[in-house]
Amino acid sequence: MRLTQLREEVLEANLELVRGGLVLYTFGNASGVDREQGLVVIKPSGVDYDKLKPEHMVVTDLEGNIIEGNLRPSSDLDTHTLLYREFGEIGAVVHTHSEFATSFAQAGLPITAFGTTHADYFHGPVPVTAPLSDEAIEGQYVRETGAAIVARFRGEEDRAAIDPLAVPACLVYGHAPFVWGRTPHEAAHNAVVLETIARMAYRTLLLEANMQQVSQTLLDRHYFRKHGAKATYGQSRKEQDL
Ligand SMILES: O=C(CO)[C@@H](O)[C@H](O)COP(=O)(O)O
Repeated sequence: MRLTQLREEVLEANLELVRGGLVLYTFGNASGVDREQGLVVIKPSGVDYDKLKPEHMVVTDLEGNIIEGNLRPSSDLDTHTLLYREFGEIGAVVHTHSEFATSFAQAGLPITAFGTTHADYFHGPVPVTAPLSDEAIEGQYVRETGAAIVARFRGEEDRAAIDPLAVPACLVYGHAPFVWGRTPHEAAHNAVVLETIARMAYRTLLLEANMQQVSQTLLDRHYFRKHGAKATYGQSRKEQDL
């Protein structure tokens, strides 16, 4: 696939997340991969969606080395590239903090297939990863997030393996969903559907909420990576000028 087309498709998938009401401000990101060239196209980090253009997309190799682009790639790049390396048949990855899917991720609950809307898209429950260890959070956190997803699908820790093509989504414990597809359009579409089936599942269940705050380590890791250790309240170091 030509890179120009992939840039446009990735931009369009990011905008679909906005249209679907899945992202707030600059939360979330979408990427696509050109398997022939071994190149990933991903949204830049912290840029308002209404300013995004195809030329703003960042191109990296499958290890996350920047090949083209002047802006920083999404802070979730290493999760995307790990999923491309490990799940050889997927063509696009989407990450959102959509409210209902994220509520399940925060509660540490998989989304049970309660009905046919779910079954139309996901051949079984949408799984949730194991919590990341403090060591993983303090280390290569973004890559470890991808590793936790892969471990869940490989059936490690005595859990059944899952085919990533049959269930194209995973909830990352205490964080949010990652969703994939063959194309950027399909991945964004799956993310919109995931949020719909999460909302339906929430309403089907009397959800037992996990009332505990995320670990201090995880709280710190997220807050400080966005704001910097000495940032003033309300200032984000992630905003980028175009
Ligand atoms: O997971 C998170 C934040 O917790 C991310 O979704 C970011 O909010 C998106 O960042 P960029 O893609 O703009 O770097």
